[in-house]
Amino acid sequence: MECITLALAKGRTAKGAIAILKRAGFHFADFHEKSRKLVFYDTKKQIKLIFVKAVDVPTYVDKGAADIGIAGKDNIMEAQVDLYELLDLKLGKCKFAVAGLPDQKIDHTTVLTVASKYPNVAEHYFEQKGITVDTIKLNGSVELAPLIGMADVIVDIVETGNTINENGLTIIEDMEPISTRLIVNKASFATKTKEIQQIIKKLESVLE
Ligand SMILES: Nc1ncnc2c1ncn2[C@@H]1O[C@H](COP(=O)(O)OP(=O)(O)OP(=O)(O)O)[C@@H](O)[C@H]1O
Ligand SMILES: O=P(O)(O)OC[C@H]1O[C@H](OP(=O)(O)OP(=O)(O)O)[C@H](O)[C@@H]1O
Repeated sequence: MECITLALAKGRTAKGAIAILKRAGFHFADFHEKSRKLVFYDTKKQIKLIFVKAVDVPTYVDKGAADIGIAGKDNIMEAQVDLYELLDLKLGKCKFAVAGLPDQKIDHTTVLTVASKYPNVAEHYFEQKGITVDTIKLNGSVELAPLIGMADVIVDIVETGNTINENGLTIIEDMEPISTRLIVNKASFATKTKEIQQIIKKLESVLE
């Protein structure tokens, strides 16, 4: 059987994903969160795991540098790539939302300034509603933008709601639920069907 390359998102969902892989029979003995290593093999050498920045996982899979990937739906949507999304690992559960100061209105008459780590998602969302937006791409601390008058609203992830609450913002619109997904390169699925299907089957058997 051919070894399958899996791009795994670093960050808060990595530990949970490694635990699911272990339950499914893929044990990465030398993986630990503090390691600086970026390539790991499971003990049976069925999976070569490459440990990459969460936002880059869809790119590795799209380019075929990885056959499969484990990434947040947020980063998959933002990447705008043509992949198969075959499993929901139900980790990293949160949602996309539009948030702003409590008196902020969203209407069709003015151009809305939107700050986001996800400019493509934000633009697509407002375009579908027929609202013209100016998008400002930020890389973090997005909640600051409406507070200091740099943007009218933000499009960001909300989990507990603590970050928006502690900064005096409120959810204006819920957009969609986010969780960690298994994605597959289309060409890899055609050429390594058996290996990929076997991994999916084993993962499925340990997910509720
Ligand atoms: N507050 C959150 N609650 C739950 N899941 C989250 C939350 N923030 C992000 N996630 C999910 O976890 C994934 C990884 O997020 P994480 O913050 O670890 O990486 P990141 O956004 O790339 O940050 P960094 O650049 O600091 O590594 C995200 O793509 C998203 O799907
Ligand atoms: O609803 P909450 O539970 O507060 O979680 C939401 C926060 O988590 C993420 O930020 P992250 O922690 O990745 O920090 P960042 O600002 O550096 O992106 C997200 O961008 C929100 O700011």
